[in-house]
Amino acid sequence: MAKSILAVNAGSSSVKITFYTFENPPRAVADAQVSGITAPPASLKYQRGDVQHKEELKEKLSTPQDAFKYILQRCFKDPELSEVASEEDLAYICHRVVHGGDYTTAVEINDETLHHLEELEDLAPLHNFSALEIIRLCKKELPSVTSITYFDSAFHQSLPAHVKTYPINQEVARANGLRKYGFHGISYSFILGAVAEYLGKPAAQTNLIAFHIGSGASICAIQDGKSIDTSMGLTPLAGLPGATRSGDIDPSLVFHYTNEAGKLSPASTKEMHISTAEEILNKQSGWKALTGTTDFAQIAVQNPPSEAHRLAFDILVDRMLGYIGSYYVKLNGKVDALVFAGGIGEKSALLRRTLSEKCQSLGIAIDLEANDQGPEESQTVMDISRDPSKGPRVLICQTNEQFEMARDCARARSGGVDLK
Ligand SMILES: Nc1ncnc2c1ncn2[C@@H]1O[C@H](COP(=O)(O)OP(=O)(O)O)[C@@H](O)[C@H]1O
Ligand SMILES: CC(=O)OP(=O)(O)O
Ligand SMILES: [Mg+2]
Repeated sequence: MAKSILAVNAGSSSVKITFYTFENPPRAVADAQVSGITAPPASLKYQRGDVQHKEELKEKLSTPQDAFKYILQRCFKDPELSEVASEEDLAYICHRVVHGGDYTTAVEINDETLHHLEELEDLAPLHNFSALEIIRLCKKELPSVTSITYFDSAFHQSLPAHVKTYPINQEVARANGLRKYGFHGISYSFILGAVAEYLGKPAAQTNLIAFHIGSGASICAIQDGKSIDTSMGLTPLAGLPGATRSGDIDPSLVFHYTNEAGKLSPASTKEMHISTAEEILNKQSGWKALTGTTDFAQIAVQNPPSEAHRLAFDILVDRMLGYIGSYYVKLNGKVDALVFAGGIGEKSALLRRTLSEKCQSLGIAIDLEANDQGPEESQTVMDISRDPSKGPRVLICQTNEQFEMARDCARARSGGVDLK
């Protein structure tokens, strides 16, 4: 039987896995997602062909590693999914790893690359730990399958020096790798390809302001197909607020918040060390701190249940507007489209409408009915602009990080061609 590619996307609140045929381009065979890991009970969405199934999970899945183990077993045991029943059916596993340090391309996991990634874990313990746990698990439980890691940061290697450099002592910066890396790059790469195709333009001539707004939220300015600025920084904490992240704050704030800021957080484990400051700003802030929920669907409503919900919404809108203004100017007003992606960007009509109304001065206007309707399940790009001749288009792109990885894997691996 032909072998498959398994693509794994461990996000901060969800784990999404998709099995693909190993052909170029790959075709999705089955897709399983556990979401709401940070807002139990977690829920499962499972799709095989035309069959879709959703359920609330009774199992306690509080980490991405547990969620991965659970969904992999469910897929292997599904008698209807005969294509993937065990390790023997897999050719490659593609893993999304958020922080890739100086890696500019995908890498195959071996002892040396795994060791290097483990060293990077110190720079991004909150974001790389789970992905590396999943990689270690695959190495142990599925030893014959080659694992390949794809990095969120790789897309942003084009950031100019004046954007990626922090104005601090440069010797210290170089010695510790302290610079802007930027994240959500696998998603931005998918968005760029899909939108360029939709617009009928070469990606290398496409200019976008793209939003990936999910539990973690970021914005990217893309000029001639390259990232020229993005809102996340050394870690995914910088920039926009998220489900449990503060986003940008005055860096001094944390020392006024607690005098334990530099101490090891009680959430640290033997394998993962994080400071109290990192724990507070990454895990105890954002919507959760303001409203008590990490579910933006409860916040982005016309009549919010409390003033705190309204404030959380207004804060996100305000911070996004700041970046839109800045990136519009950086792109010299030459913007093909504003693109909404990520769980919130794709699903919240209210967020899209509010931002579009506030960007009228840029010639932006949307079709309210199309915006409310949103894209069909199978529609990758949906145009919700009212009159594209007056300003940038407004698009919704259902991003697909698993497909982006599997496509690259299939392209690079079919016909004996090595990884690019
Ligand atoms: N209808 C909706 N309106 C607004 N937000 C939504 C809606 N449905 C889901 N979301 C939000 O999408 C977010 C998850 O986005 P996603 O990109 O899948 O997250 P992750 O960061 O885990 O990859 C959650 O905060 C969820 O509340
Ligand atoms: C980089 C990042 O924040 O990822 P996610 O949104 O999947 O948590
Ligand atoms: Mg995500």
